Amino acid sequence: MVLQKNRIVVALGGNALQADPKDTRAESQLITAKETAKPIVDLIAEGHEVIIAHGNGPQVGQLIATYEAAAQSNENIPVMPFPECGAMSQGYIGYHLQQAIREEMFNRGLEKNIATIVTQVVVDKKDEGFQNPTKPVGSFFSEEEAKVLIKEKGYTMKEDAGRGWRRVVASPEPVDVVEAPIVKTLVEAGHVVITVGGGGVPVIDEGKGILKGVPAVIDKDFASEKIAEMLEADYLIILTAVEKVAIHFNTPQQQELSEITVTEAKQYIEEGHFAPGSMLPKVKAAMKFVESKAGRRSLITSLEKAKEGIEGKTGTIITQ
Ligand SMILES: Nc1ncnc2c1ncn2[C@@H]1O[C@H](COP(=O)(O)OP(=O)(O)O)[C@@H](O)[C@H]1O
Ligand SMILES: NC(=O)OP(=O)(O)O
Repeated sequence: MVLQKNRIVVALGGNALQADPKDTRAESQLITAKETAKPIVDLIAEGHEVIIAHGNGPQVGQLIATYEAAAQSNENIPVMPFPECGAMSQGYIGYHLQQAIREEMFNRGLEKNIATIVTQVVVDKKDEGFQNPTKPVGSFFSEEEAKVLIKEKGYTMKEDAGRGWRRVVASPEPVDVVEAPIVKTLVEAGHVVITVGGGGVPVIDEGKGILKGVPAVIDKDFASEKIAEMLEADYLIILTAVEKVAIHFNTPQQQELSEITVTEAKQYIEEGHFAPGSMLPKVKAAMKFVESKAGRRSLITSLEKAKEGIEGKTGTIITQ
């Protein structure tokens, strides 16, 4: 299948920014971003309008941990609040993606501008996500290390899809993307835009123009879906570490899925095939986008297979 020129929202997962979760150095992130730029620029080179979203779980967790450690060692250093750390992570990651994609476009003779929009996403202050923290952030720990952090820092920690223990924070659903009109203007003017980084900085709309940042991390797959709807995108592509979504994941019965309908996806969700906090939000976001308007398509695949995925050769396509 060859795509027409489409408006595509690409949601980048953690592996697009950190090849090795244990290597959190900025210079390593920039090297990884340069690899990530290649499949993205493939899409741009084919004439698609590309809007890039990305996660920030490890980065925002590391920022918070760094400020907490600094504050513990020096009482004059205040702990940076969560929304501010979210905004910092957007700038930090956006800066790397801008550099990497700009360089890759230059190498291919593409004359386009790229910019990151610090993006605020409105959430409902009554969202039940605030009562039940689910979003993994920061580094992975052993169970023993996690028990120490729970006791000493009061963190809520959970096991994350067989990969280790992580801190979890509230993850409310996105209601509105404040800067969406600006993103749309830039996209329609032919620019490449990075937006809703880390799911957007979560804010409560208090009226009279006042937006109040709240301590939470919006799932970037849901925020990507929301901006994809608001931009009237044709395609939502969620790029992660696996080539295809699977049922009976990580068991001898594992079966990879190439194409699923929304009805089938709902059935698999009911049967508990997709891990909350990792694959479940991706499948739910993909379904929501497909259901939002006839003709819209979602694809979940790996970063490495992105090009083959949009050519219909691999990945998991979600259809109505
Ligand atoms: N049913 C499933 N099929 C495929 N992968 C799954 C499934 N359930 C959980 N996973 C895990 O979810 C991971 C993707 O989630 P995550 O790492 O949180 O995403 P992101 O790429 O956005 O950082 C996969 O790499 C895989 O380890
Ligand atoms: N905000 C967010 O969803 O980040 P990750 O994708 O890194 O978990």
